[in-house]
Amino acid sequence: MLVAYEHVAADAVRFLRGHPRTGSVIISLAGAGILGKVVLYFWYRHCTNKKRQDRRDKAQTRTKRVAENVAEVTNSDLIVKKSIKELREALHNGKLSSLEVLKAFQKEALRVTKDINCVTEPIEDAEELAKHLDASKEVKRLLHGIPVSIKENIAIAGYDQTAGMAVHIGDIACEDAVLLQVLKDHGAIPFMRTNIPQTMLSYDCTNPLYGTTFNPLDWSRTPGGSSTGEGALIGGGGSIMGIGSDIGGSLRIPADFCGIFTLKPTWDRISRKGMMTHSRGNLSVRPVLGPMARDFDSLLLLTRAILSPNMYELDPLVPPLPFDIKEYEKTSPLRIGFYTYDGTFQCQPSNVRAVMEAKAALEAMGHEVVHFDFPTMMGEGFKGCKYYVHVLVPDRLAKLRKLLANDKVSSAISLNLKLGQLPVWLCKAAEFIIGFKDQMLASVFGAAVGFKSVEEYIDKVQDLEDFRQRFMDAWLDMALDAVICPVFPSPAPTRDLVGMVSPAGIYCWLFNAVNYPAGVVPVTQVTKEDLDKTFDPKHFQPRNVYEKLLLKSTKGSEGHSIGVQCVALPYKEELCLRVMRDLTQALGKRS
Ligand SMILES: CCCCCCCC/C=C\CCCCCCCC(=O)NCC(=O)O
Repeated sequence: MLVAYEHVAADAVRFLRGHPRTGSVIISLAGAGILGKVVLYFWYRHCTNKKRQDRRDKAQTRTKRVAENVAEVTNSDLIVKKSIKELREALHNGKLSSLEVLKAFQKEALRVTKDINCVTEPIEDAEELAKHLDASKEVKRLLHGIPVSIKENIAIAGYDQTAGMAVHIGDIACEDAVLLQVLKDHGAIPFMRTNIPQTMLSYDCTNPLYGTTFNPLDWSRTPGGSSTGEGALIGGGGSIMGIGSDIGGSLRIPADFCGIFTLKPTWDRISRKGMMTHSRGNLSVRPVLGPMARDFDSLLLLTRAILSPNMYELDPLVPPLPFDIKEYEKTSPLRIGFYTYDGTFQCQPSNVRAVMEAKAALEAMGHEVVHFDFPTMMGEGFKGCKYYVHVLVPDRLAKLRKLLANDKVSSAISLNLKLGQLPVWLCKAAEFIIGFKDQMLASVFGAAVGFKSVEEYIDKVQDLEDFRQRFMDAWLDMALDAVICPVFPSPAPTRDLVGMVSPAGIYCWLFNAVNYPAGVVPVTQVTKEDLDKTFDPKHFQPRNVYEKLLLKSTKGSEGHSIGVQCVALPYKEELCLRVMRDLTQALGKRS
């Protein structure tokens, strides 16, 4: 092979010597080509920077306008501190107008975002909507006059959805997402757009367009992702409720890390029309939109409004299953499974305690809570990671790399993008060799290999289908109504480490992989005793690189919020909410 190249090179040199003028033309063309590429590179960079700056300027103009408009508001803290029940009463009996409530929340949201950068921009027609509601004589609806914040990837007519990527700047939506139309039909006022990590495949939130979002409870810790701005704005008190999305924990992890409530629904229970995602063509694991809220009552109200018949009229692909209030209101005792270990990551003492406290609280409410020993997942924890991530990124993130070709790439996703560029043989070798010492890390390499044929891809999706069936069988064998379990194995990691520990999202991935509704209830806070145990090798010993990194980042997490997941069978969102209601009530956390 090398000999052949040597011949070609020698022939080329001989040719150039014999034809000096042709030679100089070829060399000039090659030089011009290289120069052209360099010029183009800098030109693209300049254009992309300008595009970003123009977009930021537009967002700032919108923010400035609203800030000026609410500068005179003086009673905002009185309004934003009202419970959802009090707020609705005041709006219904006319003690507060929709415009007053909107202005109070605009002011509060702008105050919160000044510190933690969770809002990308205000939504301009919010005031018009509020004035229209105040002037109308119509019967007050479920969300009459309630401001709702919206994740940046959800279509709003006249706005672009970028996921922090320059390539999408200026892709203006012509109409609102169906979910937004449903909320507006209920009298809600979408008022702020919230920040997301670049590409949305990350549990930290930073992008070159709108910058970094911080956790309102502790600025050094990640607020979670990818519905980061929602979690941070609601957790920081700047919004009562909002809409996010989830394909691998993006509703649940920010809810857990910011101390709020959420419900990830079954795939098609809520319309996805108008949701921007790079996983749209992937039918094996699908993203969903879902509600997030500062307390249980607000979450319930928002979910009831979403699951209403006008959603099926606007999007007939959604099965016509309106909110079943009778199912939700039932009080009969349930049989609930629990676990604190899924065979992959060990949970730290604070996260184990959260589940055990939730168990005790549910038992106090009369439910039977039994250990859910799901042999399929226990034996297959690491494969579970492969099933999920492997089919989530069948193209080894090639599409995203293309879309980011002329963009600045945020640190939180660059590691995964690079992983997808390693030669397949190297990933397979790494999986094999590292597997002797650290199965979790090995499984990440195993999931990053893509597929060499369509048959292989179909086989993997089939494996996932089989896994779903085994999981369902284990659940049904134990005659469970619901399950409670950890959201994450540790408190929110610090921002410097979160990009390296994304496989710890596996406690959430499971319910994307099997497609069960899963909610989050904040249960407790990290105590000094938890930390003493966590750093005492007699109680807790990290077993792999991820557990070591998580342990490192747990230092100083005292007081941080820890939630649990409440899970029900597919399409049983009402039952899931019932468990969340009883848990919240038992913990005394109802608004
Ligand atoms: C090609 C190589 C990639 C392999 C990377 C394997 C290890 C990294 C682990 C996890 C990556 C997946 C994280 C999933 C984040 C999902 C966040 C989410 O739910 N987003 C919502 C949305 O997209 O709407």
